[in-house]
Amino acid sequence: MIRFDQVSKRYEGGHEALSQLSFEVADGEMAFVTGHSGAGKSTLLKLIALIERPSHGQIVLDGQSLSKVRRGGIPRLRRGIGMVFQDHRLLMDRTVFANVELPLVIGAVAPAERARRVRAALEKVGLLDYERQLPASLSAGEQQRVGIARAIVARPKLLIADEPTGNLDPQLAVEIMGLFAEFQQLGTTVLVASHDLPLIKRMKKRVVVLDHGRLVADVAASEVQ
Ligand SMILES: Nc1ncnc2c1ncn2[C@@H]1O[C@H](COP(=O)(O)OP(=O)(O)OP(=O)(O)O)[C@@H](O)[C@H]1O
Repeated sequence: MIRFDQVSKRYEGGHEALSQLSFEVADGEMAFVTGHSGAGKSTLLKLIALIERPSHGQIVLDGQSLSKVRRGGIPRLRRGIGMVFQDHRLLMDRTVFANVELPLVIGAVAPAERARRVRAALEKVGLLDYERQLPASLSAGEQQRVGIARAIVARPKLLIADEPTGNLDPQLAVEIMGLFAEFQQLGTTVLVASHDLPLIKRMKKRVVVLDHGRLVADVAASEVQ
């Protein structure tokens, strides 16, 4: 699903955020990317979503070389990727329903189908009864779950998450990571950037470790202890 081939990224005026990074994530796999602050985790995810472009190397996503995707093709590419952020980025003046519906509106899905899919997504994250509420009336964990429902509502093949549990207490963090594992079981490929090592170890999934932009370890799920 994802292949990085000797990928480097140097921000303008900055040092190298990623250096000659090569790895693959298989279809339907779930993996964590971890490492110290500034190791390059967010940069790696941004390259996948074409929020940033690599300075060198190749990224292939679901058989498509990202270097061939022009600016006009980016929205289409992003529709195939569900993205979850640390600060959920919900629209605070819209209901939970409207927030989750947004990717389907952008994707021009018919209204009746939208409603069906929004409710299915809210049900998966356990928030079916909250659809008429505004995000501000929900707890931090619930808000993050709305963000996850929004990410999966268009049934992306790939789900990427950048520190999705960064603002949550440990119990809620475990629940959120459990949700990601459930989506993997439903066939979605999942890549999560996190610096929460105890939580990562608990999940028993593959772990890719970055250090100053370099891949320094790649631990298979079966080897995580
Ligand atoms: N837009 C940018 N312009 C310049 N430098 C950047 C930019 N974004 C990130 N960097 C630098 O690239 C390096 C990698 O940053 P990145 O955000 O990918 O790391 P991270 O592992 O996600 O860190 P954190 O856990 O703190 O979010 C850092 O040195 C950072 O300062």
